[in-house]
Amino acid sequence: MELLSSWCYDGSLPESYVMPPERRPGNLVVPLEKSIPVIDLQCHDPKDTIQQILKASQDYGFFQVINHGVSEELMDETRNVAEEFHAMPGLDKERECGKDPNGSCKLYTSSYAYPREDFHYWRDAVTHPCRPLDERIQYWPEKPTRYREVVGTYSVEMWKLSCRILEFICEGLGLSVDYFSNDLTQVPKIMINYYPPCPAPSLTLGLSKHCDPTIITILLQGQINGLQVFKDGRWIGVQPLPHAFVVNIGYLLQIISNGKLKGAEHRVVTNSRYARTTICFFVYPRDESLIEPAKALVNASNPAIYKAFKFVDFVTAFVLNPDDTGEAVKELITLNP
Ligand SMILES: O=C(O)CCC(=O)C(=O)O
Ligand SMILES: [Fe+2]
Repeated sequence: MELLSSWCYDGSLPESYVMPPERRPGNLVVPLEKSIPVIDLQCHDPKDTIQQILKASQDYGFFQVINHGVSEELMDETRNVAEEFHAMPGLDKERECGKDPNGSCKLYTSSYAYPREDFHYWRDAVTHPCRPLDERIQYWPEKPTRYREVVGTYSVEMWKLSCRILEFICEGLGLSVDYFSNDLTQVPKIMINYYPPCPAPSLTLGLSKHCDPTIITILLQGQINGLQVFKDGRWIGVQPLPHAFVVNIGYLLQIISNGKLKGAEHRVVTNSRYARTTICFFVYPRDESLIEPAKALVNASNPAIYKAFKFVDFVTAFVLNPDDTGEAVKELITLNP
């Protein structure tokens, strides 16, 4: 399977990228004005910050953070290195992603399920774990030359930011602040997405409607529109704000919060003029972690609405059918009546 970036500039949209009419993005111009909440993390009243995060996580499952403490210089450098990576020749990218015999660094096009897909998505991606950094970094790309240094520093900052946001969420939900300081968050991964300019944006997608199979996701989306959130039956664009991060609640946190927080559905649309490079920090549990509604949130008047399961079984079910309507996932998490 050839990377999209190796042929996409020839100006055609192959049939295999054309979505059936009911799944096409259709109207690409979605409202940005009623967009998702922007939360200032430097605000001096932590109670207020917690309330804003909780409300956004309930209403949208999405929010943006500003004044988050990560330097703008590091954010810019990381985006530059990410763009340089995807601009390398395909063979170089394959070589740079093939350093771990166990395949922990993955390079793919469309989704990880390319051979099984009915149609393909307009993106390439590279992903790798990033903790503990000193064990993982030896398998990361060494080209572009500053990749390891910059992405390594970035992943440490993302780890700190994710812990901080999860502490706010714990306080808001009424969980102990260290609820996530364990196996639930120990396997974070970086993913660098590349969506080249697309000859026919109304016929295809960069990523289909999905809910991340994570605890939370922190996204650096840059200046180009493309990310949309599904709320109350319609799509809302996530407005690019300079040096903000987009945070979204993952499917697993929806379950742990017993449905109080929303693992929001989202998708990516393409555009015909600009390439879009985005960097995700996915907070994942260890395979053997048990995912279940937090005991502190469940009682006689608020019974658990999800079953307990191992994360690895969730991944297996998710891979079978990644749309959040996936029957295999529903069967795994739904309590028997
Ligand atoms: O690139 C984006 O804007 C979002 C990417 C995303 O949703 C994902 O990789 O799960
Ligand atoms: Fe996502």
